Amino acid sequence: MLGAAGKSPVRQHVIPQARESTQNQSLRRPQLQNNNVSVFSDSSNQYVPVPKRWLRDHCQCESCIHPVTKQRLIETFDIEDVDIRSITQSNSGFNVLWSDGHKSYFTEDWLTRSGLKAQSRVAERQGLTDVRLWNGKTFQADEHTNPLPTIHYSEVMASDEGVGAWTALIRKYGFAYVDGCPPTPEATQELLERIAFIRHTHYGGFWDFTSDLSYGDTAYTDLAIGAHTDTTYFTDPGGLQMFHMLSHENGSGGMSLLVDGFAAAQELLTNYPDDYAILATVPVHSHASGNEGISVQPQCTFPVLVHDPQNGHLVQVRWNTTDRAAIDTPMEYMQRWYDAGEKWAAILRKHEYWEQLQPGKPLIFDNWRVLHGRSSFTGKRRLCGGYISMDDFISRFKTTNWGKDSVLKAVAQG
Ligand SMILES: C[N+](C)(C)CCCC[C@H](N)C(=O)O
Ligand SMILES: O=C(O)CCC(=O)C(=O)O
Ligand SMILES: [Fe+2]
Repeated sequence: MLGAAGKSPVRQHVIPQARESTQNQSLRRPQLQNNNVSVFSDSSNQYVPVPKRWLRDHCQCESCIHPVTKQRLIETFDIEDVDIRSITQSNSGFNVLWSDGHKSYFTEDWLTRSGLKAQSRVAERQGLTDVRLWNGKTFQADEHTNPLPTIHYSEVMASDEGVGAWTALIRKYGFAYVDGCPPTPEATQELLERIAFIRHTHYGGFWDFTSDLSYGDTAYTDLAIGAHTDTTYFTDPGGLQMFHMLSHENGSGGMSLLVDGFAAAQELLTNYPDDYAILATVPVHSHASGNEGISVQPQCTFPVLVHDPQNGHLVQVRWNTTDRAAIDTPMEYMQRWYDAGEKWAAILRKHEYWEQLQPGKPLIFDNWRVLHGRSSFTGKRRLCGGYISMDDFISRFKTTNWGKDSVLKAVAQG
């Protein structure tokens, strides 16, 4: 039950790591050849002519792309005859006069990027250029060389640069603490909404919760919860998750654990590639059924380790023992999934980083990468927080970090 062809697909699996920017490929400038533009294609490593219809489809002028909405306005396939009357090259681009009289201008930079392989473009756009993996000891061994990713509340509230620094920390480490937040739900919600609007679920929008079983889920008890990701039962699991512990009275326990799922996956891939392949391919069902009138399950099945089908990058960890349903593999292969799960669980345990949440210091983490959990507790413990969808987080991360190495200003039409 591995790949479709029965072969292990493990070789194409890549853990997001610091990548070299593709910008240095701009040395290979586009060229004018036979009354057409050629770009250097890094997939075939040679100059290739661009299809004329593609060029017309990508006209950047204001009547073809709306200057405000950035949406394409032309009906490309309604243009019957696409031919070039003339092209002239200027210092930094190409002027094209089309046979129907339309004029286009393409900069060299823009054309150069269009020759990049889809996979490098996707990786650049996802901002995968600066990912730092960590383990349970990273932040304990040397607090000076590896300080906990932390930013001050006032910096985030003051400006979009502050939000840029915050979202870049979350992107790099998978989590960050905010220091100096007033220990109230109102201030916490305002802080979270600096990134984006909150993702509502059957647990509400912004949560303020304690161990009272107000919802049918272990989160609303005082039980220990092992390392897991949330909302594995959604087709699109929550992207960011914030926890702010507002108070803990008359009791103890309730320590929080975090695990870098990408680092754990890296270790699994290195030491047990066959087990990695199983967790990367066998579909695992999941569900949320503990609440009256709610029966959620994803609209297609996913494995534990989800990869970008284009570039093989690991993009998402889905691991929640409490919410797991059927493992979709024939019974004769079932033992193999459990063997792989056992190795994965042991690596997760080894990577655990423990810390007690503090009032005034909200924690936010990437729920597609970092697993979380808590020890059991006694007394009255009050947490607040919320989810933000991954796409909304990445949008904010990119727009507050334009110009930084990790973020290329490339839009979908580029
Ligand atoms: C809403 N709040 C975070 C308090 C609880 C979420 C419920 C956790 C659930 N078992 C899951 O893993 O998705
Ligand atoms: O109580 C905690 O620290 C976290 C519980 C949990 O996993 C959740 O609410 O998603
Ligand atoms: Fe959780």
